[in-house]
Amino acid sequence: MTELNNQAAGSIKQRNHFRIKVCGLTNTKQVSQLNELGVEFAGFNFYRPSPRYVYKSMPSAAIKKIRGKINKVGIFVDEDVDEVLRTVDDCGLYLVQLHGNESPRYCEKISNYITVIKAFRLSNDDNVEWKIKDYYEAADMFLFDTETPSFGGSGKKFNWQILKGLNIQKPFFLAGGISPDDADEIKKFTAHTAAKDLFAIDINSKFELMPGVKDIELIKAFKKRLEEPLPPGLPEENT
Ligand SMILES: O=C(O)c1ccccc1NCC(=O)[C@H](O)[C@H](O)COP(=O)(O)O
Repeated sequence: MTELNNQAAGSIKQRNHFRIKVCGLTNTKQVSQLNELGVEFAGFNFYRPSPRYVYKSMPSAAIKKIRGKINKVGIFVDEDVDEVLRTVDDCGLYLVQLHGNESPRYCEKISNYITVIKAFRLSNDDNVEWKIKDYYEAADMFLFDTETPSFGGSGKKFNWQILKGLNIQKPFFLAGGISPDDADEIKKFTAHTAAKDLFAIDINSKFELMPGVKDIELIKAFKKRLEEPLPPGLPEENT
């Protein structure tokens, strides 16, 4: 795995800090605002049908020029391998997130060059262990999102219950319809077995003014809320 900016070792639970990935950015100013806020990951979407398709408003040179501690993640859906690697070079990406139905072999090809986050889109009755079992060698990190026809960015949650008791043994991003109101649920999630591998929280459409345009103040407030202890009366959960 390539070296990431700003990443101390350890799970969220050990460090009592929630890394955040903001996905679907489409302008430079917002990326630098998030960098200033201490957000660790900026997601750029290279899937043409997405309403957050980054090349509509930012050319590769603008993405490449972005500086700061924020890690640039490219989101791809069943894209040609050479095209992914060309985009990585053109835009100076640090990680790629494979959000389609990419095979382990496909992920391996990309992970020879760059850190790979393999996204799994989950339905409420999915057997997660079965879905991920062939990807341990092929991907550096996992991301758990909600199954929808649009592949991602749906604003829909999956049932976190299917994850809570699992020993994932791979750093993962938690995604899918996470909203400003979810801060306490996320903190409660950290009491469960799976949380030892929870690496970062992925936020997107629930923090938007319109597709691709984020509400920075809302993100700021959410980040602050995540750092605060659970209010009294909200029991810590356990698996
Ligand atoms: O955001 C999109 O438009 C998108 C489209 C196709 C594939 C992936 C996409 N986004 C990937 C992400 O990492 C999103 O943050 C994730 O799907 C969660 O989005 P949301 O449910 O809106 O919080």
